[in-house]
Amino acid sequence: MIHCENVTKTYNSFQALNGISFTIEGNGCFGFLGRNGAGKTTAIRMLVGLSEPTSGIVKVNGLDVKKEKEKLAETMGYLPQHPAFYEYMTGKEWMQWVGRLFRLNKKTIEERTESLLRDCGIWEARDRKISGYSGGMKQRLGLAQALMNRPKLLILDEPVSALDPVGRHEVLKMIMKLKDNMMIFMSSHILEDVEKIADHIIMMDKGELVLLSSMQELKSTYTIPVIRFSISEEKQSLTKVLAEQEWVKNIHVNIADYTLTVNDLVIANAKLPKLISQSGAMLVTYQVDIPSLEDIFLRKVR
Ligand SMILES: Nc1ncnc2c1ncn2[C@@H]1O[C@H](COP(=O)(O)OP(=O)(O)OP(=O)(O)O)[C@@H](O)[C@H]1O
Repeated sequence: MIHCENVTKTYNSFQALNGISFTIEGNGCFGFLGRNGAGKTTAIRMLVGLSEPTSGIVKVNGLDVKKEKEKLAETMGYLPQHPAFYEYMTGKEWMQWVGRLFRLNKKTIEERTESLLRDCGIWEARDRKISGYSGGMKQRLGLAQALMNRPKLLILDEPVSALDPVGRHEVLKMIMKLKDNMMIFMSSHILEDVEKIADHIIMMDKGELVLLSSMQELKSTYTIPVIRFSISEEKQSLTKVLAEQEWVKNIHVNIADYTLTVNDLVIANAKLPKLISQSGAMLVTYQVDIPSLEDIFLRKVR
């Protein structure tokens, strides 16, 4: 669906993308992450045909974004970071206008307008001018518009950052439903949300691709659980016993404070308290840390 080969983008003398290569396919949600200025919007603008690579190849759904720009829109939906509308139109008029741009027939336009505006929570406000919509409503209208042509690929640039918690929850729920039938390529700074809905992660830093991984792989590679506990007094016998356990990957002891990296949290939680009590030590604190997507992100871009 998306194929980038050695893609660079230079603005005057500044290199915003520095030779990016990746290929992704299949349905599901791809979380596109990176710090401010990492190059996400630059890459997204290229994928949707709004900008051209300085060098390299970008193909979307088999179409070269440089040579086959017009055809791109047929299979793709795009919600920009700051969607713009003809604000004198009502939400319904806007959707109908978008439908006509896609040359859909009148009946299809009517049906899709109603179902999309309902799904996006705009139906009640369909006859109000867009100029009177809140930021969140405009974002949801932008999402409805991006779905008008039933795309195979939906590109969302920061779709939830302008929304309040309720709006965010609703849009995320929609994305969850949609991702079974299309590829969703979504940039976001809200890593907690991405962690909930993404099946794959693509991470950029300083114009370069630093990670492309399925969420599952990412979790098994990076989210190694750590148990921190402290006991009332130092017990060398406990340290020795723990070092012999096959579920303990790594052990760090600072007098009576222990940090264990474990390869099976369930077994560790079942066995560790017993071993501590058998050693005669008294447990003072016990805490399990599982690195979040945010921890992994910070580790990767620092
Ligand atoms: N038209 C432009 N002219 C000059 N420099 C640009 C232009 N567009 C982007 N840049 C620069 O390219 C770099 C990448 O910008 P881009 O907007 O792609 O980052 P981003 O990852 O989307 O950031 P953010 O998360 O803040 O939206 C930044 O340093 C930016 O200043």
